[in-house]
Amino acid sequence: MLSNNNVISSTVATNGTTTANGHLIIPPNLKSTYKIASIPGDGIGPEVISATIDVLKALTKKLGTFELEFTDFDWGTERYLKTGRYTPQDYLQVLKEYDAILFGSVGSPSVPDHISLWGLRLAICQPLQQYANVRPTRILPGTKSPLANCQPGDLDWVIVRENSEGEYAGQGGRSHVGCEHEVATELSIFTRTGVRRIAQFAFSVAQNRPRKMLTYVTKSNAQRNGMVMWDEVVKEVAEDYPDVTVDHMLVDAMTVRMVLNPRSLDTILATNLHADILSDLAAALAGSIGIAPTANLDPTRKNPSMFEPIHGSAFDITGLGLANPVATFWTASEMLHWLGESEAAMSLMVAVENVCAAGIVTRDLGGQAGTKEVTDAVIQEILKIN
Ligand SMILES: NC(=O)C1=CN([C@@H]2O[C@H](COP(=O)(O)OP(=O)(O)OC[C@H]3O[C@@H](n4cnc5c(N)ncnc54)[C@H](O)[C@@H]3O)[C@@H](O)[C@H]2O)C=CC1
Ligand SMILES: CC(=O)C(=O)O
Ligand SMILES: [K+]
Ligand SMILES: [Mn+2]
Repeated sequence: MLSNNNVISSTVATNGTTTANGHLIIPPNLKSTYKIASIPGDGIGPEVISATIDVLKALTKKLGTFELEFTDFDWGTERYLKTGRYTPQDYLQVLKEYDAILFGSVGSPSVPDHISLWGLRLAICQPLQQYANVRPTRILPGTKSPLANCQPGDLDWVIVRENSEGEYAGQGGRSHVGCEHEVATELSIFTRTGVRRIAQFAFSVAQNRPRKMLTYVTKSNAQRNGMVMWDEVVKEVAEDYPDVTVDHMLVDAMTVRMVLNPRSLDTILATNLHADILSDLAAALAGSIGIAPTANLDPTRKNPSMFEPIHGSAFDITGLGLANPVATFWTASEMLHWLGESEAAMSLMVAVENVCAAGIVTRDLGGQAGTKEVTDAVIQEILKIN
């Protein structure tokens, strides 16, 4: 089964021309070799990244049309515990030399989560202006949604998450720490520029999907400043995309609609926090968090973009060989699309879908296979490509 509704391919046409309106998407220059920075990170990150590199090596060898050159970076909690930093000082300069970044996850029981997340993932996404976080979700063949009567095709969404500001702007502080009257602030920052650029990006994604529908999500009843500006800016941007049908949901009611009426949704735009939460829900509704990919894109292509599964380090299954590698395989397919290698991207997804359809799936999807069985099966499918 060929998945032609891939998000990245629908953002940038396969011939490399831009389909976005209002912001610069430089057409990808096809290369014979792409330099990929691999950052496996913590927990199950190294397990799913090494599986994905094996699959990508098999794919490029089989196709023979381009090469991927991986450089492995040991940036993670072990490094932090030894050196006090997740990355070297010059890490941004280092990353700028690469065509893309393949990331696993960051987070460990031995370090507070806010230190690890800000030490690595957010330390990359924010300075590299990867402001568009794209999270496709659909039910893969051979797998089941926990929703009754929800078949593949009934749930086929792309969540576009604002990835540079909002609730994760990192502004705030704590005073009188530990005292009874301790006070802590967590300030959300919404800028017109930030909202406009992510709205334009989301409308482009919606416009290039068959149903041309965009639902934007805020909480502009209770939050009467930033969220009201969001609504206004999205409505302004909508005027440039008259062929896209737009509707608005408050985030609480959106959770109800996702569960009760998944067919009514297609492309979804939301803030950093709201989309973070909604996308884990979306993944679970599509079968498992173990299948869902993410692209952290700098749509201007001034900086490399970063690709990762949406899940985290999954301490409860680390080291057991149980991690579902499908999220990272799908992530790799999104990365290939972004590099302009759409045929290879689609071949990879076909291989993954065939393996799912054959029932070779991990426990989170109700199967018996481990990471290795799924990986080997995908490589076998790749070897069948003619
Ligand atoms: N982008 C990133 O690097 C992210 C990092 N984190 C970090 O990861 C750590 C754990 O966070 P949690 O909230 O527990 O979320 P999590 O996504 O790591 O795990 C949630 C649940 O989903 C399961 N799960 C996740 N991925 C799976 C896979 N591929 N196959 C099978 N089951 C899978 C886990 O076993 C666990 O039961 C924390 O340190 C957190 O800060 C969390 C989310 C994203
Ligand atoms: C940090 C996190 O949960 C995410 O980026 O999805
Ligand atoms: K991740
Ligand atoms: Mn998340």
